[in-house]
Amino acid sequence: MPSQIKLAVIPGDGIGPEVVTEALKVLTATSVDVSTTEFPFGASYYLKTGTILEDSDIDELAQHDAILLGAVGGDPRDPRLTGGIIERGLLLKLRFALDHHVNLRPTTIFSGVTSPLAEPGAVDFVVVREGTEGPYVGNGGRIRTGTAHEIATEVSINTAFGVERVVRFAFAHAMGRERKKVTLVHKTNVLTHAGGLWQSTVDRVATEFPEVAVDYLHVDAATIFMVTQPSTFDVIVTDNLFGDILTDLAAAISGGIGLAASGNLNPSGEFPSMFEPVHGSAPDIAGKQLADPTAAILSIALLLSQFGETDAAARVNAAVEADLSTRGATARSTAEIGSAIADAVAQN
Ligand SMILES: NC(=O)C1=CN([C@@H]2O[C@H](COP(=O)(O)OP(=O)(O)OC[C@H]3O[C@@H](n4cnc5c(N)ncnc54)[C@H](O)[C@@H]3O)[C@@H](O)[C@H]2O)C=CC1
Ligand SMILES: CC(C)CC(=O)C(=O)O
Ligand SMILES: [Mg+2]
Repeated sequence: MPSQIKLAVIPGDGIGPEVVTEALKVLTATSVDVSTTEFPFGASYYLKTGTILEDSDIDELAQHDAILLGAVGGDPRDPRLTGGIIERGLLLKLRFALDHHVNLRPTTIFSGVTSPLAEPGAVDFVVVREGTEGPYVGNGGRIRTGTAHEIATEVSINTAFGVERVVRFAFAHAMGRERKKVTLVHKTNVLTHAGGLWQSTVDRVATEFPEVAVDYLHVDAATIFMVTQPSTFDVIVTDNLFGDILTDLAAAISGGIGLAASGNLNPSGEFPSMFEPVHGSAPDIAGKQLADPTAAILSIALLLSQFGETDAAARVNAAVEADLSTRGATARSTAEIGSAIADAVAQN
């Protein structure tokens, strides 16, 4: 573990800079030795400079111990930003280049949080989403464009290597949890090629982890059970696309997208991991101090745990939990929530 954590910070677009400001307040309040370097990447930087993310930028980011990212994605009506140019050219490029093959997304219903579920029970699960493959790799194309016979493909890439390493991570992660259960979520009844690889990999790796209970759900059914019986989940392992969708649902059932944190992990430590809220740049509320910074703050807790700063991480989680339990009907600004949590961290 480094004596000082060198953190690269990419506030990004929309509410990204607003929530990152609050996350950094909380990080400072922990007194953990961290140095930060801010990078301007995002839609506005691209519109100003014509640059999204150069290879030399990735090299510079890779010199850090970790990355904190707010969110990226500009004005959806701007024709210069169509085709997910920023999401693909910045966020996915970073996840792929820094080999963030585990996208860890915990889901807990904190006490005091209002969940839309009638019977939330003890909801505490984590989604281990594959982060470097699936249909997000950009393998596809469009032919016969502009004709009635246009064809568009978006190929889902699933390699034995990529699937096995994330499945192994999920089983190892389950071993550190009380219930020790892994649920593979896929669509093996229709996506038989990719699904077959995922299922056979889970079956094989499971033999090495006899203490871990194994389960399977088709992704459509998984959405039902995530709403009706969320307490049955412990560790969900799934591909990049299903994991993306399921974790927005997981956020919705556990108090809202403003509370959902994530880590894009490079478990070997060869490259820095990147921590970010699950949400996007939320252009509909950007610049109004309406964003909940809790997801970004909980991403700081994930970052701290990653660096063995378990006490500081616990203080952040406890301060968030205390803040959530006292949230009433009075609306607070992004900065007010951040300051309240930072003050509580500093006092503990
Ligand atoms: N990691 C990233 O940087 C991500 C970027 N995006 C990008 O963000 C842009 C907007 O995407 P959307 O699909 O609208 O998803 P979004 O997550 O930005 O917003 C969905 C809804 O949740 C609300 N919301 C999000 N974060 C919130 C917070 N912290 N507090 C309160 N409400 C919050 C928004 O106001 C909106 O109504 C797009 O350009 C998209 O590509 C989307 C997801 C992840
Ligand atoms: C914007 C996408 C590239 C990413 C996303 O929605 C996510 O990682 O949750
Ligand atoms: Mg998403």
